Amino acid sequence: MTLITDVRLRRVLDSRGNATVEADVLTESGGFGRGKAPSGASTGEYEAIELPANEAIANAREEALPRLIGEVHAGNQRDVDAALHAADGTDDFSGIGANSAVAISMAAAKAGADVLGAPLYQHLGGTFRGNEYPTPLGNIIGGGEHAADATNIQEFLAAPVGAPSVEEAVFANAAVHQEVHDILADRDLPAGKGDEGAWAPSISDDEAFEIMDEAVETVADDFGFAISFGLDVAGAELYDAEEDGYVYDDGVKSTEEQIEYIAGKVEEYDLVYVEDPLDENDYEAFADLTAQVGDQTLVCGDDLFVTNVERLQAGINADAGNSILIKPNQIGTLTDAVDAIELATANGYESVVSHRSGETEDTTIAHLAVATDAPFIKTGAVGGERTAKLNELIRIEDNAV
Ligand SMILES: C=C(OP(=O)(O)O)C(=O)O
Ligand SMILES: [Mg+2]
Repeated sequence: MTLITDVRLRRVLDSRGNATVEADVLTESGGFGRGKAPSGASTGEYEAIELPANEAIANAREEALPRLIGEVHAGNQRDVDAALHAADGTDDFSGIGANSAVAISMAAAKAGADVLGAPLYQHLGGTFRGNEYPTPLGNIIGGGEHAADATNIQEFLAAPVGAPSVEEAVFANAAVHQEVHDILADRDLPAGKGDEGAWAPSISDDEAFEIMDEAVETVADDFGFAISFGLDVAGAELYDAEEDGYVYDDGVKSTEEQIEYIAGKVEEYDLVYVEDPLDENDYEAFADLTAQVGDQTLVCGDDLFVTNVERLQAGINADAGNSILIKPNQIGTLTDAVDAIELATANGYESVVSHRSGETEDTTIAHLAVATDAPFIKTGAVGGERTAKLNELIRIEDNAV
């Protein structure tokens, strides 16, 4: 019934106005699924390769479609993703493009769910998946590679850890976003938005810490539950090998100083989450920071692990971090992403399923987070391509998908 009978690929727009890959998968019994690839700006050195959309589409049509159509069942996700790897023939998806691969992988999963008449999260996670929902991390203030002339730290993220429901958590993050707008206005600080909808004022990182602290406290009082905050430092973007340090507007920090700086901020602001505090090649520094603050906060590897089981295993062996960011397009297929989550869970690492800075209205990551019982999902706070996922989470919680 789920035998794939057609795969159609096309170029569509992403949230930055760039071309991305959309895939439709059709099955023998009329099942249909559609997936769209997101795209990063602060990409990790070890990510799977995104090709220009036209090239990715042409290569996938030539190499992947003959291995899928009439050959593979959309309901067997591991078979779909193995066919994509075989069609690609490289270890980084540079043959057909990770963008074609992930779009097809997600479209096939949705086609499989469609045939079953089940929501995607249930197809991926099974009926015994548990009853937990992820806490959304909402990007509120940001800079780095996502906005010019703003903070050095890429993302200041609201974390409504005390929210009684996904719905309350989503609205709390939106309220923090609004509160920060009001604080910026009071301080006469004009601010546009960065790629993910976070405010991108021209302020120092220290001022952003203060504003976040004030905003989450105000909204926590209004909503009546705890709201903390966290960071995506995107350390690999700050690290300069020639300087042998982390380059901030107010000077360069050595690796030791960077560890001390982040550990100090974890203490000062009770940060619950710190992503990529250090360079993507520095397992040792990650391990040092984790030894210092890993019992009080999540130290998460994004560019460090790139959703890759080999890099995660190296991190586990080195005690580097205690959490992994999961971005399906960083590795190319849902199977690879789920393998990374399973390895993480088996070793006590928390998984944080994540969007990219360039996004679409695709909602697969909301279903993936619920299917795998991920404790957190990072998918912005406002903006159509972000609210697509947040609103889908609300619907999932409400049994309305
Ligand atoms: C979402 C992120 O940004 P990008 O998609 O640009 O890598 C991130 O770094 O976590
Ligand atoms: Mg990151």
